[in-house]
Amino acid sequence: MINVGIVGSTGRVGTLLIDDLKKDEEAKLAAVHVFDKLEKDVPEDVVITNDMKTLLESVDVVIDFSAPSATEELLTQVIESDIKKPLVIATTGFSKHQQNLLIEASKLVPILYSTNMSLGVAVLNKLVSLASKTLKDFDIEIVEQHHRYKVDSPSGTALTLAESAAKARDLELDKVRVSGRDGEIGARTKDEIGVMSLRGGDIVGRHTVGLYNDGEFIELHHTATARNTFSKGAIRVAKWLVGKEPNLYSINDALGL
Ligand SMILES: NC(=O)C1=CN([C@@H]2O[C@H](COP(=O)(O)OP(=O)(O)OC[C@H]3O[C@@H](n4cnc5c(N)ncnc54)[C@H](OP(=O)(O)O)[C@@H]3O)[C@@H](O)[C@H]2O)C=CC1
Ligand SMILES: O=C(O)C1=N[C@H](C(=O)O)C[C@H](O)C1
Repeated sequence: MINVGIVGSTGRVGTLLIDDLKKDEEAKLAAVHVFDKLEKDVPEDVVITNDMKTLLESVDVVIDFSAPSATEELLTQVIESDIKKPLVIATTGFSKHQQNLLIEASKLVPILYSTNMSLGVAVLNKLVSLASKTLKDFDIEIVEQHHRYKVDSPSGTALTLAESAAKARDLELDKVRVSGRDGEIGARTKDEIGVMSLRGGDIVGRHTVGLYNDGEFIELHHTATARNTFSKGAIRVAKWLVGKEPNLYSINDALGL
């Protein structure tokens, strides 16, 4: 049995992770990090703590769906203490500093970082690379739609998809990304990659990558219809990660894509 710890255990995905782990035959909930208070029932032997070090000590692997500041605390603990455990990081919206911490920590422990834990988006990323490379004259525009409570924009997934598109065309995303258009901004430039966000209602997550040319266009859509797609995906990759060497792994590594 793999003992799993959760960071973000009171959140929308964290609570689903608790439910999914109750039913899993190979992994079980061993510890939860709580920022404030855990309302949900967990088995009696589960460690409930607000201390990242205690969390790490109690588990074989940590799954993190929280907030950038919480992930930063987790990564700092891994870097500074002698407790080295594998981490599955799913939180989005990191600063450059937080991205660097992730890289530093992955030299010490195995880390799988993915902005989207669904199999469908992993395949979508592959399709986007292929289409961006092959259809080199097509304009690329990405639209992401999420529920009204999402705090970061654009979504981590949209940024990952945009990275795949930019990389396939040997472009630097930071130089070509446009995430808003308003007023007399002039005609679209050839290389720009639009990444736009819509927020509303209870949309779990929808990403559309469009490639547009004169006379034809392609739109690739992925829609997550249930949030436990992400919690189940994270448990699947956590099982894969245990026992791996320190490195920064992608979801493609775990899924063999
Ligand atoms: N990679 C993927 O597949 C997916 C990634 N995500 C990402 O996961 C993250 C969480 O999403 P979601 O569950 O919807 O968000 P929620 O806002 O519902 O949950 C956030 C969780 O993080 C906790 N938290 C916030 N700040 C801190 C802190 N400083 N220290 C400790 N804990 C903290 C919250 O605790 P409290 O309740 O006490 O505030 C809560 O448990 C987001 O970044 C989201 O983009 C989401 C879905 C899929
Ligand atoms: O906050 C969410 O809900 C989601 N966040 C992730 C992201 O930012 O890409 C993944 C998913 O789309 C849901």
